[in-house]
Amino acid sequence: MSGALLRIEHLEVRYGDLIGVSDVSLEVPEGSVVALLGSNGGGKTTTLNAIAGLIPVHSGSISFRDEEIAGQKAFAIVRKGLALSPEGWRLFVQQSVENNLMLGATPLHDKSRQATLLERVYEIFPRLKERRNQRAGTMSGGERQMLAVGRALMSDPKLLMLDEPSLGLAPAVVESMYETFGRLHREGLTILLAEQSIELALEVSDFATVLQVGKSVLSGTAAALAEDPQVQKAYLGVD
Ligand SMILES: Nc1ncnc2c1ncn2[C@@H]1O[C@H](COP(=O)(O)OP(=O)(O)OP(=O)(O)O)[C@@H](O)[C@H]1O
Repeated sequence: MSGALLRIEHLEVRYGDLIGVSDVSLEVPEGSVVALLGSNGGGKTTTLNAIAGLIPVHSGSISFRDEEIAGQKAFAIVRKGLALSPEGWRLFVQQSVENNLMLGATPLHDKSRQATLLERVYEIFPRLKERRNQRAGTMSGGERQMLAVGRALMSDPKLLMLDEPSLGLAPAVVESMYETFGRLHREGLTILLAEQSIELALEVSDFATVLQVGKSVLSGTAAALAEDPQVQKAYLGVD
């Protein structure tokens, strides 16, 4: 197939005897923004963590740039160009902002690029530059979200996965965060975005996949899904 940077087929992930996701398929075309939608517990985080190699894949296929990556280590997956900004940020709260960013660059083959990447992250998020020596644990929610995204960008990804980047943030902060995602996309980054805020996600995405209890149940263009009566009724509060 063509054009898909990332393709997931019939992904199943288990937590011991419990099913995390049972049958997720989706595609992320190169250069697109794809939204992964669904309510709490639908399987968005499980799917992103499995793609990133943070939890094992029970069955199914995850291919990135036409290479099977299911079962590979997280470090190796980042090296291939796939980075995750996780839900809850997972920062090293006792470490400085800059140390957290530099940790994101650990998988880079070419260490001489670290300084350029750091300057780019500081240009995208000037607030992080101002607070470069501050401990991450003293930052606000919005700043921690910037830091999580900045850390992911330090590995110079081709595809950036964002897990619930609006969660717990004030509307103005969310708006500015999404403006930044728009800029990153215009500059060539492909984005897979897990969001509970479906209206927001559909606004910025080209395509979307809806998960329900661990299964992908609907996929299509964001415009078509926004008009889909099932989506409108279940998620957008339209009768
Ligand atoms: N560590 C875990 N151990 C056992 N079950 C888990 C674990 N993490 C997630 N699950 C289960 O896997 C399913 C999918 O959860 P997941 O967190 O991926 O959904 P989600 O769509 O990301 O929801 P949320 O928005 O709450 O993060 C749920 O049934 C959840 O209870």
